[in-house]
Amino acid sequence: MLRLNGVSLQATVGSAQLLDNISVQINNGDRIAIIGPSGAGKSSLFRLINRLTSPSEGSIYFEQQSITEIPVLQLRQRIALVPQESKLLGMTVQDAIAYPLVLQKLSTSEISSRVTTWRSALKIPDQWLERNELQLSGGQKQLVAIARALVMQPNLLLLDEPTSALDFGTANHLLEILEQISSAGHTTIMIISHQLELIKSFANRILYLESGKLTEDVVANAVNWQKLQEKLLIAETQSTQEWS
Ligand SMILES: Nc1ncnc2c1ncn2[C@@H]1O[C@H](COP(=O)(O)OP(=O)(O)OP(=O)(O)O)[C@@H](O)[C@H]1O
Repeated sequence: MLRLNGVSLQATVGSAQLLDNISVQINNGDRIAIIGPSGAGKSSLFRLINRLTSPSEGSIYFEQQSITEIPVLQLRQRIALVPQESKLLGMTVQDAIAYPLVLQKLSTSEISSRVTTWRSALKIPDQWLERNELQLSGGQKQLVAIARALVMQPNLLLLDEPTSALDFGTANHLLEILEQISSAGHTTIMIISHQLELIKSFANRILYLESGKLTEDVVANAVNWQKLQEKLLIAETQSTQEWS
């Protein structure tokens, strides 16, 4: 469904290579966890796939078509990105969740039905609906941003640390819902996460990024999670030292 051929990304400021010659194929129904230390290039990879930025080298194909040939709004309906820090653009929760469907000019009844379905799946309570983002916690905002992506029923869902601000119970519930969507065959899911304990029962495949390079692409069953956790800890300590 998604293919990256030798994709590199040059920094817009300075000369750093943020992503270096990445080639990978994502298959329909994959549940991919993208792991790697801070600054490895994980979010940059998502921005490339969603066309928020363009590769300095290489090409990206989505369902056999170069993503540059797909009108950008259409692409972002089929590939929905939930970034780490989502904004509700001054809207109430109710309006924010409905907004992508309003842009698609769907009927009022279809919009209302999809909003209700996903709101209830994610257990977003009625009391939040008239609030704006200043009246929500970080985790609540994260959940609303995920609902806003799910109502689009995208083919590919890119979630950048979706559980980082959620409590354990809510994070587990979210992963259950994502697993159901994935099992129903509707949506391929890629999740960036530092929380290996949470992600290990969800993912079927692990991509490990380090210094802009894809250094591992393994099926989840074959992963030694303890070793992976240790490797991540060492890499994170190193990257913190480089910054200090
Ligand atoms: N446009 C840009 N110009 C220059 N440097 C950039 C640009 N965008 C990101 N960077 C740098 O690129 C590197 C990769 O950033 P990115 O956000 O992709 O990392 P990440 O793996 O998602 O990190 P984290 O886990 O902390 O979110 C970082 O060092 C970041 O500071």
